[in-house]
Amino acid sequence: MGTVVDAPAVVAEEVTENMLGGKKVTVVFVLGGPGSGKGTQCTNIVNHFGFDHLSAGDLLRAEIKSGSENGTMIENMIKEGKIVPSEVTIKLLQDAMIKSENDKFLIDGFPRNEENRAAFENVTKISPAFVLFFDCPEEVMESRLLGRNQGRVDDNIETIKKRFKTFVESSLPVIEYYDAKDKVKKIDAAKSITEVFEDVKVIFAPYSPKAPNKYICETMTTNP
Ligand SMILES: Nc1ncnc2c1ncn2[C@@H]1O[C@H](COP(=O)(O)OP(=O)(O)O)[C@@H](O)[C@H]1O
Ligand SMILES: Nc1ccn([C@@H]2O[C@H](COP(=O)(O)OP(=O)(O)O)[C@@H](O)[C@H]2O)c(=O)n1
Ligand SMILES: [Mg+2]
Repeated sequence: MGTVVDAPAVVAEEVTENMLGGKKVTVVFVLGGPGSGKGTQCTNIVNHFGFDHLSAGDLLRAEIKSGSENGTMIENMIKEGKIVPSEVTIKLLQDAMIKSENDKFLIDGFPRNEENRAAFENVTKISPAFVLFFDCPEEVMESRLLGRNQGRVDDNIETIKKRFKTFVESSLPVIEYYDAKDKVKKIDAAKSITEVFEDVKVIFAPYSPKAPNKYICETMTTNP
């Protein structure tokens, strides 16, 4: 008769440490349709919880501006609401994480399709602590995008419709993939910016708030 071995208390995936360039990192994927408020709330999270914010879209737009050899291809994909090949986006994200002195990252707008997800996992071996999902009706997102006024080539109604189609067809399955692993924290993103952040704060409560400003600490000790 074979020896009965107790099942391990913790599954392998949970004990995997996310190492990158010699440091242990925490990654949160921030997902949601175009205009759901990902960037807006990431700014709030950075200010309150000391994460670094890496927006895949911002990194791709910076790559276009830098005159990179991939610039024209990236610009055409963005204008069409299509998803840029993973190798390009992953390299930008990886470089940014290695360059950063931080070890906690909000990765905004990535992974946007199955290819993004699988390639990131294979290349970096990093799995997210959780996925923050901003759930928002299309009509709300559409009116926000049309009012965004950042001069983006993709904030026009024709491209917006294509982006919504890409989101439903390619990005929602990624959210479903993580949901099946119980990793998705869903937020009602149709509420006001302040109300949405109240819900976000509850989710990030386990992460220590940013250390107080050094100047304020010194002032407090020298001027009681
Ligand atoms: N909860 C909200 N209510 C109203 N407007 C919002 C809200 N969140 C973001 N916005 C606005 O909607 C637009 C899109 O927000 P943004 O954070 O850029 O979304 P995303 O990164 O998901 O595309 C911006 O003009 C932003 O100021
Ligand atoms: N992982 C990603 C993220 C963005 N992108 C491209 O960049 C565009 C803008 O992304 P974004 O995240 O800045 O857009 P929003 O959802 O913030 O409005 C997308 O529509 C894609 O064309 C991509 O190809 N791959
Ligand atoms: Mg954004």
